[in-house]
Amino acid sequence: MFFGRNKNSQPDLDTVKTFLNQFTHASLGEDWADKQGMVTQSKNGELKVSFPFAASSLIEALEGWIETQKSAGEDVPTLVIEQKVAPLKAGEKPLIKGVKNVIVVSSAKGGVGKSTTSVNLALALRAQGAKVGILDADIYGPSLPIMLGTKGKQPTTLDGKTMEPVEAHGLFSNSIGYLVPDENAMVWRGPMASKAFAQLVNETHWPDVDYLVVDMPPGTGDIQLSLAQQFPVTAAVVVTTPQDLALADAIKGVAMFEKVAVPVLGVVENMSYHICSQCGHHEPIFGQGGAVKMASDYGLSLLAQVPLHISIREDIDAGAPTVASKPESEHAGVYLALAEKVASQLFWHGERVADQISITTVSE
Ligand SMILES: Nc1ncnc2c1ncn2[C@@H]1O[C@H](COP(=O)(O)OP(=O)(O)OP(=O)(O)O)[C@@H](O)[C@H]1O
Repeated sequence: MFFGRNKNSQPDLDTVKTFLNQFTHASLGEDWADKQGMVTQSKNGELKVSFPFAASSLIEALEGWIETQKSAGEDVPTLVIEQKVAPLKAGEKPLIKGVKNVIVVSSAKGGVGKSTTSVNLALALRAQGAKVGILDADIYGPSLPIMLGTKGKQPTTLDGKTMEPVEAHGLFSNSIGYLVPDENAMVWRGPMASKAFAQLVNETHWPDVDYLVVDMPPGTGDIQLSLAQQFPVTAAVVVTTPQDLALADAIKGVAMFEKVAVPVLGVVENMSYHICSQCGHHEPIFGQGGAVKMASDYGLSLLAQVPLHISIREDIDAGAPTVASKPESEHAGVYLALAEKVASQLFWHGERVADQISITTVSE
């Protein structure tokens, strides 16, 4: 491609965009470079590609492609490539102070691996270059302190009003589990649970995180509905397992979010197949194809099929989740790909708001 140079020896922006549009990637739509703000040129001629979502893998792929083009003799101009996560609209609700986007992770029933998925998704978003918070909204059975290896820690306060999140593996976390002993959390009634949750959201000093991943309590009842309504959710991810019954339940989970006008990004099928820790063989012990069919029947995106693997359980039970402790493993790769999909689809399905952090108070 001929990069025309103007009188300042700078290439023409439209030509650069046309060139970049030849690069295709699952995280990008067609003619992506033409989208507002993606490729810009400053007054001094500097060309910048700015991805508005967590995009480390994408940036690596783009840089590789540019190198290939150069080796093939293209006179590619110098490009600065960066990511700057954009805050997106969450219905009509103002954003939570210090949080750009809220992703809730939910499941229609307990024990399907919702918390395991939340933690590894949060870590994978971080690995994709984002600043990430995680909130344990599972007020009846908070598991985050064990999963992050932070049991016994407590949030501190700097201003006497807000809690500083507990940092672990590069994530900023808060959980009712840090604040009350397990036995007390179990007996909370609906309004108390809602109030505790509102406090966790409002009174945590989130340090301008790009994404706040919220691990919801399992189920599709009033509590879950009221939590989903209480705060500005950008989108939801529904976790299920491959058995027919679980899939039928997952539909209920999707319907719940529809009731409160929260967009559902898609479904994660957890324990999709078994990876043998001895030989690496993949075995679909709960059957195959159910989640794919469900997703296509209901027009949902199947975001990931996470294997059942002994080290996913061992790692998280030991407070060192797989994405943090074995980032090179095959199963960590599944979470990294999930994060890539979640971040890009969130952006492409969303609507940007001005890059300012406003204050909201979650109703009790
Ligand atoms: N893909 C997986 N491979 C192996 N073990 C898993 C996997 N996903 C979850 N587990 C294990 O299954 C158990 C239940 O997972 P988890 O606590 O994440 O479920 P949950 O849906 O959040 O449960 P709850 O309803 O209690 O909130 C945990 O011991 C976890 O380590």
